[in-house]
Amino acid sequence: MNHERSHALFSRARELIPGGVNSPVRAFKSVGGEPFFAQSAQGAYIVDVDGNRYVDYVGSWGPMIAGHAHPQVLAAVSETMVNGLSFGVPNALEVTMAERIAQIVPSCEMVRMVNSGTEATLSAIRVARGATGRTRIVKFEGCYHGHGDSFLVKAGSGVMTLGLPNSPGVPSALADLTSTIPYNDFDAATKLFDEIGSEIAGLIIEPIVGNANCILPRDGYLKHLRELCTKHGALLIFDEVMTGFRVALGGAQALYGITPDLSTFGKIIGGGMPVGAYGGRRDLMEQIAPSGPIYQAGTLSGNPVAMAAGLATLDLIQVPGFHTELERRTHVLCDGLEAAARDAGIAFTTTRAPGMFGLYFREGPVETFEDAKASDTARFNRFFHAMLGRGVYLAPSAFEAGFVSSVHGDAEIAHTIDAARASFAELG
Ligand SMILES: Cc1ncc(COP(=O)(O)O)c(C=O)c1O
Ligand SMILES: N[C@H](C=O)CCC(=O)O
Repeated sequence: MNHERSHALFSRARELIPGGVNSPVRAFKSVGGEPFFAQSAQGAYIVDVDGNRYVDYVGSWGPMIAGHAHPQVLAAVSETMVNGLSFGVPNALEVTMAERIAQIVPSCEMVRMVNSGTEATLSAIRVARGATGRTRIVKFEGCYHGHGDSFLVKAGSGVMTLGLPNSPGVPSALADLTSTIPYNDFDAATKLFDEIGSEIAGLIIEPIVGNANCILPRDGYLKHLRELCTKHGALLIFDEVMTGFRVALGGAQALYGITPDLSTFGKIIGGGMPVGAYGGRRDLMEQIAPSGPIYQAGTLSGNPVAMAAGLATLDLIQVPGFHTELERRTHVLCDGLEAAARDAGIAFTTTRAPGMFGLYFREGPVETFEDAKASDTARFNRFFHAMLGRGVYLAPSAFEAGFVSSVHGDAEIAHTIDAARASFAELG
């Protein structure tokens, strides 16, 4: 494959943009080599500036659940943008969005729109602290909640990929207020709450971890956390920026039947436009300014074009059977990859939730962050490039989940499995 134009752009980018990218995981640092620069994307495919076409399992890191450049989403954006790009006063679409989120996710009795997942999680823990009068936050090793100071403690995603689990620039006085425990460890959670439960404002979790590859909760684990939070008066915050509207229409909380106090969203509800949201119990959300004293604001929040793209995407995924079909496709893909690896004698396993998956170069099961870290990442990196060379774009890190969309059809999945068969054979 020729990557001349991407290479030239990357050289220019590195002169002025740190690392040549505007978000670290895009830099291909852990897999090696250089990123390709996008020219366009349509359906399940992304095309680079050199004309190479890839089946895309990154999907802009989650928003493109109905495929790239879906005509209905583009039409909604076009119709909306001609009326103006931003108003700085309320608009009807943000009300419709709040109504839609509240209808789909019943735990969200009220909703506030923001501009990114990071803003949503930052705001949610501010509410947790403000409402409880407590300062401590609990998070899980390998979970990523955006780049807010309180979250860059033993975090996943690019932080983990680049080996920077605790970022310089985060004051220790603040980082010390974040306690981390291992995901899926019942006893560690109980012990921590027994020790400092009365100081904990909120526990934030990716209910399915998508930023340490893809790790599913053990039976009863989320219920256990719900009970601990209730017992100790701490708020349970589900970070559904990735899982929301994906693993089920109502997100992981619907899939597992757990009611969090607060939830955070992003990605899908912007349909590819910058967006975030947080919502939850009315008595908590009423404490946000101007209803209450907890301050949070945003010049572009509730942006009409982003709302239009998000609502059009929600229209597409609210079709009955959408998530069942997404789940079926995810299984076909993962079963096919596992079979190809088995035939090649490669130690390999997958984890899956509807519309998302993890790939591991090790035997299963994978249930903890330690299990995920035990994957042979050097092998993953070689596999990544072998697949890219065959026109399949996987997440450029062994610690990121992959995403399946509704337009990853039989042809794309068959091509991916064929590519994997050839790539596994090359790994030896
Ligand atoms: C679970 C989760 N929370 C929060 C974030 C932060 O979202 P954003 O990148 O939009 O700030 C992300 C992704 O980056 C995420 O996957
Ligand atoms: N894992 C991150 C979000 O889900 C990847 C997006 C980014 O940080 O650029």
